[in-house]
Amino acid sequence: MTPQPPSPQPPFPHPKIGIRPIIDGRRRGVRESLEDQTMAMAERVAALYSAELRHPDGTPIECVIADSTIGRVPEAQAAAEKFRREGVGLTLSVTPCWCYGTETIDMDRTMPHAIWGFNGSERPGAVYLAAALAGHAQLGIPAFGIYGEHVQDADDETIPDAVRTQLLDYARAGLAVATMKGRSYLAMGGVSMGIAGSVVKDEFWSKYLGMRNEYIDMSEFDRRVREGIYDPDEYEKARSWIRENLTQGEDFNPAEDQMTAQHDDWWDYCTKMTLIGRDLMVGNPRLAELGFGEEALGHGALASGFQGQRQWTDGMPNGDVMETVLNTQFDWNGPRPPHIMATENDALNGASMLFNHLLTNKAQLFSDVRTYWSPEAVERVTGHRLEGRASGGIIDLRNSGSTTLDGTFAATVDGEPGIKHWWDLTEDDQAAMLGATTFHPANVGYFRGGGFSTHFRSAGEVPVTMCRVNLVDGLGPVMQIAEGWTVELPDEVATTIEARTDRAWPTTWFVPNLTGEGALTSVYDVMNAWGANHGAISHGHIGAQLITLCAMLRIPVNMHNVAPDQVFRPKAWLSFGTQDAEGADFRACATFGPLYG
Ligand SMILES: C[C@H](O)[C@@H](O)[C@@H](O)C(=O)CO
Ligand SMILES: [Mn+2]
Repeated sequence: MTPQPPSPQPPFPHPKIGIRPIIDGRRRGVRESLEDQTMAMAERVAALYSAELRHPDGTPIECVIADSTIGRVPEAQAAAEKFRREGVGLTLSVTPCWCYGTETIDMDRTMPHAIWGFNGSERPGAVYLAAALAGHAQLGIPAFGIYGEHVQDADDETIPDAVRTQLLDYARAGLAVATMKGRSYLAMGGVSMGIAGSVVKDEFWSKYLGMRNEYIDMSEFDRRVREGIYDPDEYEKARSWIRENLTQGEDFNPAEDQMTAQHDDWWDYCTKMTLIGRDLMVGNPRLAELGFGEEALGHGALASGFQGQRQWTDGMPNGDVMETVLNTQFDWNGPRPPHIMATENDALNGASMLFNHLLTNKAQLFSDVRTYWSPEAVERVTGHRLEGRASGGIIDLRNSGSTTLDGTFAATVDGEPGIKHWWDLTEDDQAAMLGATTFHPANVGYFRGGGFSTHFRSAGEVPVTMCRVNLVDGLGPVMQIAEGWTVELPDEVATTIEARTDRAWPTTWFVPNLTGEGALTSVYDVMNAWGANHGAISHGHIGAQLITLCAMLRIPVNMHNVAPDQVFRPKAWLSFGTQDAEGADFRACATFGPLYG
């Protein structure tokens, strides 16, 4: 077959942050006296963003500062045109002084906006902040307001800590919004076992996230295996790495059901599925050189889901090795960004994983919110009385076979178990994660076609955040969030509990932080209130950042355990009620509607 021209890889330029220095337009003294201070504010924030923030692939964030300070409408228009040319996906306006609100605010309805009004008294920046945000509210373009608590002198060039936090949290969430725009969710297969989240609702992805939905039939995997539509050289490298590094554990199936003779073929097939799954998501120029120009393009997917069950897994090796390796931050080529892939094509859990990933640039766990274990039940079944952080009960997070190896928390972050950014992973981190994991022949009762499932026990005492986007008819998407901690159980207790479900699957014992109110009154209440069978689990307590992102996307939050003073939403939300933040969130999201709706 004659080699085809290399397929053009879709251009996915990273979104940039536009910075708008706003100034009092009065010349003959006022404006001139403020030019340096105003532009210096913009430059300081640009330096902060470039130093602190990265895209998921590790490249630093790029800021675009308007060519001039913005004092009148034409200067605002010129800035908007420059930002359009430069690929700006969110903007931040900064000012130390009074300016003319509706003449200078950013009017773009399709991207996030924030304004930092310097708390100074010589040329009051805060009063512009209030005026401009009033304009945003009246126009239905909600914007975030950032205002330091203590008055600063005009020549004070520091960024107060609380202002710094809000500047960074706004930017992280805004970059997530901008990164999702135009990319796709790739459904590999259809609805898995009637799981509602597997019913891909394109209006959610399109109107709320600005993303498109792509679909392939699972038979595409088998076609590509049969026709050799993968890189044979990389396959050999991947096969060797997988054989050497992925430890096969005990076959828990009854002896008469064990298919030992097929294990070798399963490893080879699962390795090919992993290469193919990645190529389907993000493409692979090597395929064009091999004569597969169309397949080389991929589907521009920022996230995907693999149906697996049933049909495919009834006759073919399951997708657990593929899902595990792709969601992990390293493979045979070394450390790399994770490829977000949802089990059972649960697209809503995939979206939840994607939100977490874009806010943290880290791998995410996909878990079933499998079982609530009361202290009484654990004692009855195992004889062990839960204690310490687990004394109120635990939630067994256990996907039906796969999850990122980063979920072992075997990498140490500042000496503590956790998930590192992929660009910080060491050989030792990778070895520790691999060493903590065993791959077991899949439960043939569930997975008649075989394959392997991933087992490890997550390290305890790790701060984590579980979230989930749910869809409700007439309401739309709604987000629930539970920050908490992982715990460890004595080995025999853990084994007894695991054996009640499946010892081949990954174990993460989760204890949510309780507030004593509503769905966060008890651990049982969290389980009882969870909106679906899956959750997306991130390292760290990122609930506040998720709340900010959801407000940008107009997705209300029906449950969270973030301290009220950490909640950062657009100023206009306060106009929907200052005594009832949860209700105000719902009312604001309903009023403004989806960002791309
Ligand atoms: C093996 C079983 O079908 C599991 O996959 C099932 O319990 C689920 O994970 C449902 O989300
Ligand atoms: Mn599941």
